[in-house]
Amino acid sequence: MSRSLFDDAMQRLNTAMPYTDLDDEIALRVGTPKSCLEVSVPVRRDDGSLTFYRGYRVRHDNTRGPTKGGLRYHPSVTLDEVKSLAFWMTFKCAVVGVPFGGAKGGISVDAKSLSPMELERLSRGFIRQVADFIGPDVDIPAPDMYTNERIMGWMMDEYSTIRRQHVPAVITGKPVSMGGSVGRADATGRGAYYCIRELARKHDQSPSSTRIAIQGFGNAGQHVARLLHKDGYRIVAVSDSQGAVYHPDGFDIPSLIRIKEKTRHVQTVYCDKALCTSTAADQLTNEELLELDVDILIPAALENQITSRNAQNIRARYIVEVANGPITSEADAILNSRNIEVVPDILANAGGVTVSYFEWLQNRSGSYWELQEVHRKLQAIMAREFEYIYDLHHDIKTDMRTAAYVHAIKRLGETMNAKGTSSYFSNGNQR
Ligand SMILES: NC(=O)C1=CN([C@@H]2O[C@H](COP(=O)(O)OP(=O)(O)OC[C@H]3O[C@@H](n4cnc5c(N)ncnc54)[C@H](O)[C@@H]3O)[C@@H](O)[C@H]2O)C=CC1
Ligand SMILES: O=C(O)CCC(=O)C(=O)O
Repeated sequence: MSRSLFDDAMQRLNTAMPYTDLDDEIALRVGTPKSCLEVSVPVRRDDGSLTFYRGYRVRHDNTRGPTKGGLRYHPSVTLDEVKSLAFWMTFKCAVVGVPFGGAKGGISVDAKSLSPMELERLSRGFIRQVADFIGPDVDIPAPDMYTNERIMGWMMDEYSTIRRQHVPAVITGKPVSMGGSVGRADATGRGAYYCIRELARKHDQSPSSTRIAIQGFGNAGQHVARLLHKDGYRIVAVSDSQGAVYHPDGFDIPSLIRIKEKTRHVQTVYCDKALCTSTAADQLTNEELLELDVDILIPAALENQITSRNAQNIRARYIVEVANGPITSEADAILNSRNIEVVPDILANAGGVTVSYFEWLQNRSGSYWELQEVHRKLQAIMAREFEYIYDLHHDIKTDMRTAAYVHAIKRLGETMNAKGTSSYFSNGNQR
């Protein structure tokens, strides 16, 4: 029987534990989510019929603060997936040192099949079902795959209606006009971009000689592509759920983003010579994109894209995980043995939750920041944590993912020790 996504996520923590002096009980503590809510959301369709959608919210761990994490709308959303995403949030928040625990939510739905009115009814209906489970000091949702600032705005508005008061800090990633933070929209891609700049510096990799392939051209994928392209990196392949396009000279990313917005598919670029520096692009499958001969591969879509089936065929020198969980633990072992360096999701995509924290702070204080301040603070956090994890992985002679988990679990353990709630004391097995 194949291992669940959650078990696979736990494997990463179990690998990291021996590199700490923490009691093994800590791994047991975070081996089970604090609480899981499963709801059924009735939605009146535009044609008058009624459809029920299954939704979830999982609060994984609140040791370091209120739980935090996005909401995903996708047909493949399951409790196991949401539990895993919530687990990763706990470690991600600890990696960047923001005072939150981890949570995640989702609805099993093909968002593209709903009209805007149906989407609004679903989003408001979901909040009515989970209102007692969330709150600005308890659990704070945000956007993830196939959700966006408009949906976050509806949700904050619904929650405020239920509570009979204005509660902007209950949701982050809202429109700026509703208390959202400037700079949240591109924060995930920007955080990854700062990591890539650090990585390139470590390896003396110049932008113009660096070829990059990006799987997934949504919020996160588009922004990281835009920022890298602006610096002169060559984005030679991108994809969405319909397939990939490849051009050895690299794409003009602003034009590609316009095409994607207009036609909804990157493969429309196939015959459009104006978008490439010379000839038209090649069409590829998503699987082929992953195996391209590039310097940096950026998975920015779904989990489990690089597995024991294709890890042997990956030709990139570096992988920067903008998606959550795109590499399985079995594939990790293969990539490590082939010296392919992976910047792990809990570091690489932490820019989103970091700016969500900034948004929450602004909502709580009622004082709003300039864009430059958001960028400066995000850059400082991403560069600091990248540097720490990079040095740690050399010091303890392991991969960057394990080093990131060691860093995060130490921060969690420190808080547990400070609370004195149980036996989070050193057992002396420092390595
Ligand atoms: N939005 C955020 O702030 C954050 C997002 N992430 C992660 O980044 C990843 C992408 O999220 P977003 O960009 O926000 O979602 P999005 O909904 O804006 O975009 C998703 C993109 O992935 C593509 N896609 C879907 N299925 C695919 C497949 N099978 N193969 C290739 N492409 C496929 C879609 O066509 C779309 O271009 C997810 O793993 C998410 O959890 C992580 C941290 C924060
Ligand atoms: O912005 C947030 O609070 C969470 C973003 C998220 O869901 C993630 O980092 O995977």
